[in-house]
Amino acid sequence: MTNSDRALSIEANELTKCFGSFCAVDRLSFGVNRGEIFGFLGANGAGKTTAIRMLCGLLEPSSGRASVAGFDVGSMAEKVKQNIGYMSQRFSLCDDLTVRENIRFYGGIYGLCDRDIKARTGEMLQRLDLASSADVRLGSLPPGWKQKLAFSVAMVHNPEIVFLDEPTGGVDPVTRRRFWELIYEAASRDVTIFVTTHYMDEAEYCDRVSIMVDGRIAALDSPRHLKETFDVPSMNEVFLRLARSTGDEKREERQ
Ligand SMILES: Nc1ncnc2c1ncn2[C@@H]1O[C@H](COP(=O)(O)OP(=O)(O)OP(=O)(O)O)[C@@H](O)[C@H]1O
Repeated sequence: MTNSDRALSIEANELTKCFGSFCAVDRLSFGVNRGEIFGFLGANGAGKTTAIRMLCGLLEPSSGRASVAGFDVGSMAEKVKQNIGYMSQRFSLCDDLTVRENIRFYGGIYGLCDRDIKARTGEMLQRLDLASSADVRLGSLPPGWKQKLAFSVAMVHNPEIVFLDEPTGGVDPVTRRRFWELIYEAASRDVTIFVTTHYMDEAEYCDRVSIMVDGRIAALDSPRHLKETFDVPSMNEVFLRLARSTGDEKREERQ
């Protein structure tokens, strides 16, 4: 089997990160299929960022292992970084550069040669309908356009998988819905999408969703099955059930 024939983009096996005696991520085991839209949810402090940092090759696991795009995150972290895209609300594009300059800049960071950058720039401007704004300073464009571009730039090097860390924070629902059309379009080209969000309507759009509670995966399934299992009408209620049950357990432990 060649690397490109793999069915799974992410395989985590007992992946763990402890800071001193505190385990922020506690033996995570799960797989993400090629071309799947996988939602990674959890309350603040549940351990999502720590897990993502390990999966992106930025933080060494304390124990366990994970492979991303076919590369081990512990021993082949550089290969992992070359084969993933990453977009977050915090780490975004440069407002002072034009649209074209942003694509060129990030193409360079992702290691593309000039010829590939030029080809990808043309494709991207056309696909995003941004050709007439190519030489406009990014700062003067509406937030929805910037977000579209940030997502495409995260995939400028054609990665197998893209990590989206709360990509739609601070934008209105219509813009968010449009952004999800881009996500579906990328997934239809077999790009794997790993997305964290605090918006429960977005959790409904994912193929499968995992919910982290206190460093562990408390539930993982399609939104439909999760709602059936918990016998509730929305992902918001699934989320509240899990968060509430651990809160209750903690209160019982303290008593
Ligand atoms: N470098 C560190 N040293 C010690 N504790 C840490 C470190 N990084 C994270 N933690 C702790 O690990 C836990 C999980 O943090 P993490 O940032 O992964 O959560 P999160 O689910 O991403 O939360 P948020 O949604 O708020 O970003 C938290 O209790 C946090 O304080």
